[in-house]
Amino acid sequence: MTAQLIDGKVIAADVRQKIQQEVASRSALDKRPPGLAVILVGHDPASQVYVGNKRRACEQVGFYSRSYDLPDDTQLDQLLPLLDQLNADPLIDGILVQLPLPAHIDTTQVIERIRPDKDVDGFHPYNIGRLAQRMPVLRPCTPMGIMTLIRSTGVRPQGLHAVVVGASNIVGRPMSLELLLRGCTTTTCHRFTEDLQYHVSQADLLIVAVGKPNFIPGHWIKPGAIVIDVGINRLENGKLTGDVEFTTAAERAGFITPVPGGVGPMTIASLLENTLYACKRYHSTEA
Ligand SMILES: Nc1nc(=O)c2c([nH]1)NC[C@@H]1CN(c3ccc(C(=O)N[C@@H](CCC(=O)O)C(=O)O)cc3)C=[N+]21
Ligand SMILES: [Mg+2]
Repeated sequence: MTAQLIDGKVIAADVRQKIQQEVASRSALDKRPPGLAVILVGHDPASQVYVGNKRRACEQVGFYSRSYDLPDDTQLDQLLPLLDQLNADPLIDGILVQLPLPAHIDTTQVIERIRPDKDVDGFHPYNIGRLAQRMPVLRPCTPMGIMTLIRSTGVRPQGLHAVVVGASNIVGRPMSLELLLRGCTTTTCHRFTEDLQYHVSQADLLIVAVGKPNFIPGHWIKPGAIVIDVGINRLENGKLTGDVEFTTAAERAGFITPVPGGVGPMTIASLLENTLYACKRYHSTEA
C-alpha cells in the first residue's frame, strides 16, 4: 500500500472532543446543552446501528438527546404532529428522521415539515438551496464530513478535478455542490453515465457513493488521487466493505479512506457540529 490512510475515526474523535469542550464551556455559563431529537421508524438493522451510534455520540459530548422509536406501521399523520411538536420545543435544536422511511410514508413531506433551522441533516430544500447558491447554512452531514476529511490531507481542492460517482439527494448531489463551492471542477456520474472508467481515471479527487461492493476496480484510479469511499456494504461473511476495491486502489491512490472507519464516523461528527451550530445560531438568546 502506497496511499496514506485517511483515518476517519481519529479525525471524528478530534471533532467530538472540541464539541465536548464547547458544551462544557457553555454549561459553565449556565447555558443549556444542544438538544437533538432522533426519530427511527421501523426496525431496519442497519438503521438501528447508525441511530445507536448517533445517540451514543450525543451522550459522549454532553448533548441532550431524545429518542423516538416508532413502529413500522407509523403513518404520516402521526409523524407530522410529532415534528410540529419538536419544531416548537425550545430544548430541541436539531431534528433527525432516519432514512430510508418505510415505503408507505412520503419522505418529501416529512423532510419539508422540519423547520429549516432545526434540519441538522441539511436535507430540507431551503438548506440544499442555500448550499447551491453558495450561502450554506446547515449542510448535509456526509458531504460535510468528507470536506473535513479532505482538509485533513492538506491538499487544496481549488482547481482539482473532482469526480463524484452517485447522484443521490443525501450524498452525491450535495457532495458535488460542496466541491463546486471549494473551487473543484466537478463531474457527477450516475447510472446513465457512459464510460465510467474514463471519468474515474480523470479524477484527482474521487468520491464514490453507489452502495455496491468493490464497484470501482483499483486499476481505474489515477495515480496520486484522493479516494473517498462512502459505501458501506455488508458481505455474506458479516464483514463491511466499501464501493472501491481497497487493496488495489491503495496501491495507486495518494490518500484513501477505509471502510469501516472512514466516512461513517465523520458523518456522525458532522451531525454533532450541525446540532451545536443550530443551537448557537438560532437559540442563543435563551438560557
Ligand atoms: N436522516 C438520515 N441522516 C443520515 O445521516 C443517514 C441516514 N438518514 N440514513 C443512513 C445514512 C448512513 N449513515 C451512517 C451513519 C453512521 C455510520 C457509521 O457509524 N459507520 C461505521 C460502521 C457502522 C457499522 O458497523 O455498520 C463506520 O463506517 O466505521 C454509517 C452510516 C447516516 N445516514
Ligand atoms: Mg450517510
